[in-house]
Amino acid sequence: MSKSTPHIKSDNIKIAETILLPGDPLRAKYIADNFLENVVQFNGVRNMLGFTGAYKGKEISVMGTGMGMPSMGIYSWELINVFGVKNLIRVGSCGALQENLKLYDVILGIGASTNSNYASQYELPGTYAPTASWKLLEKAKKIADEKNIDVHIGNILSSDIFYNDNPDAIKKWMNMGVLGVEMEAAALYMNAARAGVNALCILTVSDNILTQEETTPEERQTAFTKMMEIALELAE
Ligand SMILES: O=P(O)(O)O[C@H]1O[C@H](CO)[C@@H](O)[C@H]1O
Ligand SMILES: O=c1cc[nH]c(=O)[nH]1
Repeated sequence: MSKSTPHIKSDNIKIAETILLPGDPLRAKYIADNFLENVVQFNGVRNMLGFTGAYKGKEISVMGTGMGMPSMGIYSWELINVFGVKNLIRVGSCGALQENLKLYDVILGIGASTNSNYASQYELPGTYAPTASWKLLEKAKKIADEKNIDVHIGNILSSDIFYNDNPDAIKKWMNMGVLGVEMEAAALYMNAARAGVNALCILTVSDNILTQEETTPEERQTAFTKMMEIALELAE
C-alpha cells in the first residue's frame, strides 16, 4: 500500500534509509540532478521536492525541509515515523559566528543549542542538549579527512529568529564559542533521538555575521559541493 502523509505523497516510490535534507527544495533538485543516478521524484507536495536515486551504487534520497524548526519538525517526523528513514543528514547554510570561519567553510554540528521551545513537548525535568549521532559524525569526519576537506566541529545555534530585534542576542552565543547559526538542526536532532535513529547537521558558511561577507542565493543553491560530497558518502 502506498504510504502518504499530509506533506509527503510518495506514490509507492521508495524513500531510502539515508536521506540528505537541505532547507531549499531547489538545492535538493540540484543534488539529485548533479550527483545521483537513476533518479525518481517521490514528492512534490507544496513543491517540497524529494528524490530517490543512487550515489556510487548506494541508494540515497534527498528532500527539502523548508525553513525553521516547525517545518523541519514535520518533514523529519514523517520521514522517520511513517517512511522508516534511519539516517537523516541536514545539508544547510549558516551564518558564521566566529572570526576564523570563512565563506564556504564546512561545519559539523556536534550539538545544536536553540532558543526554540521544541523540547517542551517531551516534558523533561531539565534542559535537553540536542546532539548529532556519533556514528554519522565520526564517519563524516573520516570522509572529510580522506577528501582533504577541512571541517570545523562544534556547537551550532538553531534559531527561531532570522531578523532579531535584539542585536546583542547573537553576541551571547558567540561568547559561548558557538560556530554558526541556522534554523533547523535542533528539531532534527530531537526527532531523531526520540525515535532512536541517526541525524547529523552539516553546514556551509554562507555569510559571516562579524565580517558581513555573504554568498548569493544562486551560490546557496549550487556552490556547496564540499558539504554535499561528505554527506553523499554517508549512504550505506
Ligand atoms: O540553507 P538552508 O538549509 O535553508 O539553511 C539556512 O538558510 C535559511 C535561512 O536563510 C534557514 O533555513 C537556515 O537554516
Ligand atoms: O539561519 C541562517 C542561515 C544563514 N545565515 C544566517 O545568518 N542565518
